[in-house]
Amino acid sequence: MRHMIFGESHGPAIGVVLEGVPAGLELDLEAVQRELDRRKPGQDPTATARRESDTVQVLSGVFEGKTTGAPLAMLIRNSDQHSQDYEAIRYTPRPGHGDYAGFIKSQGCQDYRGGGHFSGRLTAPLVAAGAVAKQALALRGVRVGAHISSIYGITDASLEDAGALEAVAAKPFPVLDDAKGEEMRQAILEAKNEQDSVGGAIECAVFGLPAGLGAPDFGRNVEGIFAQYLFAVPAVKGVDFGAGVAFSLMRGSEANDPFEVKDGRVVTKTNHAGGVNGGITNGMPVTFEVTIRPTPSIALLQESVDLRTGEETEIEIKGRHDPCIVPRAVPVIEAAAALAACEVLGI
Ligand SMILES: Cc1cc2nc3c(=O)[nH]c(=O)nc-3n(C[C@H](O)[C@H](O)[C@H](O)COP(=O)(O)O)c2cc1C
Ligand SMILES: C=C(O[C@@H]1CC(C(=O)O)=C[C@@H](OP(=O)(O)O)[C@H]1O)C(=O)O
Repeated sequence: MRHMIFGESHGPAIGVVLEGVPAGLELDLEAVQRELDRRKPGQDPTATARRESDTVQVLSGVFEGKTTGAPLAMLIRNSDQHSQDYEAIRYTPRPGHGDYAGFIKSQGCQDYRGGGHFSGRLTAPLVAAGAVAKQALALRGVRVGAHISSIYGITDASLEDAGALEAVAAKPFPVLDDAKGEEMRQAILEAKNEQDSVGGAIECAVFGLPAGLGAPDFGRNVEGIFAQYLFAVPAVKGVDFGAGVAFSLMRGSEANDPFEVKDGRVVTKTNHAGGVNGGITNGMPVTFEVTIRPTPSIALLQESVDLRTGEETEIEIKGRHDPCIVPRAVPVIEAAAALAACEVLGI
């Protein structure tokens, strides 16, 4: 299943075209909308105040409730753009955002309003695509779930089983431990109050992938496939599998996952490898943690350069920004993981 996301944050609409969706899938459009509702802006003081309904419309690829196998196109209209907020910074790129790199790549022709095609808004169609992927995966017994694992050093409880993630998906603030979630919310509001932002991390797991998928080689390596989808999510700056960076503090005797037989199946007692050995799935859940940077657009005065004159200058960013991207990125990471899992399975 391949996908192509189109649109700009302040254009008329954004959307996605999915190619290679298996024919005959009974598409649950309400489930697609529920995923979009988990991500949509304007729902909490810890998120951007921009209000969008993020109502999805299927334009093609579905007939009489079932996928046809033809390209499946989904559209989401934009309605609450404040483009004026971006006039003053048109030629003075925001530190940390895609403005300068985008200006150079597009030779100054990019849609600068609201970050254009670089905006986190473009993760709405990604979530829609991921929701279709999740439905295709469910038919193969594969499930994807995620939670906020940390925000600005405050950590959630660790993930023990697949069931816990279903409850998390229904929460407005997707953590396992709600008391920790409240501490995280306070840290976000404190940063916002100080005209600043914070980052954090998301832990994600894919349950039900059979052992033996993938290859050690470039292009077919399971970790590589997942990483490619995950790094395409704006603000993702790190991806690590299983114990990840904690491996650097372990000995082999702690890091290795001992084998055992459970219900006639070879499994491992621990899952430090994150379900992948040698680039191939080993039948344990594929687990990884994604690091999300603090939101680039902060209200504090920042240093920039006027690209018309080449002179150094200072900018003050107006507008409505997420003081922390992590909570709204949870369904986005699940969507990217679902699309990656489809590729691993050859869907
Ligand atoms: C769900 C989501 C919401 C985001 N909201 C904002 C925002 O309000 N303001 C902002 O400056 N960046 C926001 N971002 C991050 C920028 O889009 C991102 O940092 C920018 O495109 C540069 O990409 P990079 O961080 O991957 O280098 C958001 C990202 C996501 C995934
Ligand atoms: C609109 C969304 O998030 C936007 C992501 C974003 C950015 O720079 O990434 C900047 C802000 O855009 P604007 O200035 O137009 O309000 C956020 O509100 C969304 O996620 O749907």
